[in-house]
Amino acid sequence: LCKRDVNGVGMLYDLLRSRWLQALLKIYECLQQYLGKRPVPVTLQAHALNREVVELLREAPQSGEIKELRRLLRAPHLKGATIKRHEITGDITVARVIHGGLADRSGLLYAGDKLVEVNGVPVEGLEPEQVINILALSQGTIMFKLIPISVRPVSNQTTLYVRAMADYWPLQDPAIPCADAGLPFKKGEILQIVDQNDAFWWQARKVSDLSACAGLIPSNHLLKRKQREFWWSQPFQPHLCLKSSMLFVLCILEEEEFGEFGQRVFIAGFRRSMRLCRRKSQTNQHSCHARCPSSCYSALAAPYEEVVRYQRHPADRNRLIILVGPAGVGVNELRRRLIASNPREFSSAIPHTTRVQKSYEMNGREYHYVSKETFENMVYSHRMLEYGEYKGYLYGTSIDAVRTVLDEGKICVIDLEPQGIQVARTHELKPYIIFIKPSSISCMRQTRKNARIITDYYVNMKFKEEDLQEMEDSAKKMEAQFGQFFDQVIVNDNLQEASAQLLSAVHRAQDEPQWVPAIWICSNTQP
Ligand SMILES: Nc1ncnc2c1ncn2[C@@H]1O[C@H](COP(=O)(O)OP(=O)(O)OP(=O)(O)O)[C@@H](O)[C@H]1O
Repeated sequence: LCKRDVNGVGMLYDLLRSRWLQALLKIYECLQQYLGKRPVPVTLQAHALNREVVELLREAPQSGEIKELRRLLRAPHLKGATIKRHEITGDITVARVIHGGLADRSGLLYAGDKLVEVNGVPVEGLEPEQVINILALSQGTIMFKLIPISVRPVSNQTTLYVRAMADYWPLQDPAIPCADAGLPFKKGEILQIVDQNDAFWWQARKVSDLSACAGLIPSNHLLKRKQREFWWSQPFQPHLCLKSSMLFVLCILEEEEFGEFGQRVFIAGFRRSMRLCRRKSQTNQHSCHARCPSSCYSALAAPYEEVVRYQRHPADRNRLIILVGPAGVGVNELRRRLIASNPREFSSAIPHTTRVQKSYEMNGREYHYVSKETFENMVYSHRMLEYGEYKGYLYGTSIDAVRTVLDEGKICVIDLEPQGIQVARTHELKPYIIFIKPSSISCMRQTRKNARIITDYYVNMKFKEEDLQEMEDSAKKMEAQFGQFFDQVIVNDNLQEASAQLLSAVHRAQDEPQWVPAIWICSNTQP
């Protein structure tokens, strides 16, 4: 091995002699001994090992992660449990044991146990912070004298999965019992709730990291209260409905015809007036407010949404695919390409309108032409996913039109203003929502050189700098307000790549298990 001239041997020799590898092997050996032993033996050996690792990390390059690891290893606080002081008796008791944490794995500590001494120091009459200080100053082995709770609560908790409908940052929450034990999460993330014993603080893990120990999250009731307080403390905004002054119009055809293997295939649902109408509704905050009072503050209604894993049965109808994105990002371009790639598999829903049918049009091809009265009846009976007015006529996408496509065994792909998502999220349609996100402005400057906008007034207009900026701002607002509903986010940078990602996301939605609201599966009642 010592022959440095042999290729690679020198490197191997240095590697095997390195202190970090030796420490790693030592840790591995210890962990092997602990495996299967319950309670986990917290021995002097473990403390010695801890000290060695701290020493070793001192020599390592000081990255943020290393510093954090050293801080954790050096602080001998009551890991994996929180304590509280009884208001009347003044007793210091274990408030909760964190699932999967050190205290839980030791099997020695239970919620309700009374703390009498820490390292020989009586804790009677002390505040919890003072007890934590004693712990922080302790070196080596920490000895607790406890009076165990007389009746240990039998846990009959069932694990619950929820989708977070709001963001939560424990370090910014002064009310959390122990910020270090908090679990930060972002809206849309799926959480596994493992303990709901406390009315205010639940314990949860992220499904993306189930091996981690649980953290504290505010209970449903508490988070709702926090959101309400936060909302009232904000300056008035006519709700964050998205405002856009851009009017993008399809720059190619009024009716879409695509050649597939030499065939001419008509594709409905891309008409200029329909799209202008939708854009117009974006600029009109009041019409949106009137249409979606509940969805705008939906997060206030339910901070967590119970979810279950759902896999569509091949015999079931396909899930509705909804694309959302800021005006001009390429939602229609991507949708059109997807449908054109296989019109027998994918289809759009034919919109309804109150405008007069033109001589070359066919009822049920470009639009369903209906009277104003019929249209309004559809709106009142909640049969419209979204609708709006353009040049005095009503345009909209109905649930019936979507149902027709799904009944044909096809995958229905529609684009929707995000305010319409709540209406579409039903047990029947089980929509899979894909957010089309713009790439950075500098990238779009390159990729959108040949892209064209047609506004109400100008045809074939190039993207201006402010259009790109507005697209980015609008996307941020959409994510901030509706991000919790997005099943998938696709950045539309390179058109071919984004198209390929869309195709595979659409197939995943139909063929692979996904998290969906429990109410879609567990109940026969709508939604
Ligand atoms: N990744 C891309 N690279 C280059 N050009 C693109 C890309 N995506 C879309 N475009 C072009 O950008 C323009 C606007 O796209 P599109 O009409 O699909 O926008 P949209 O999001 O549907 O807007 P609206 O909802 O207002 O109709 C079109 O000319 C389209 O071909």
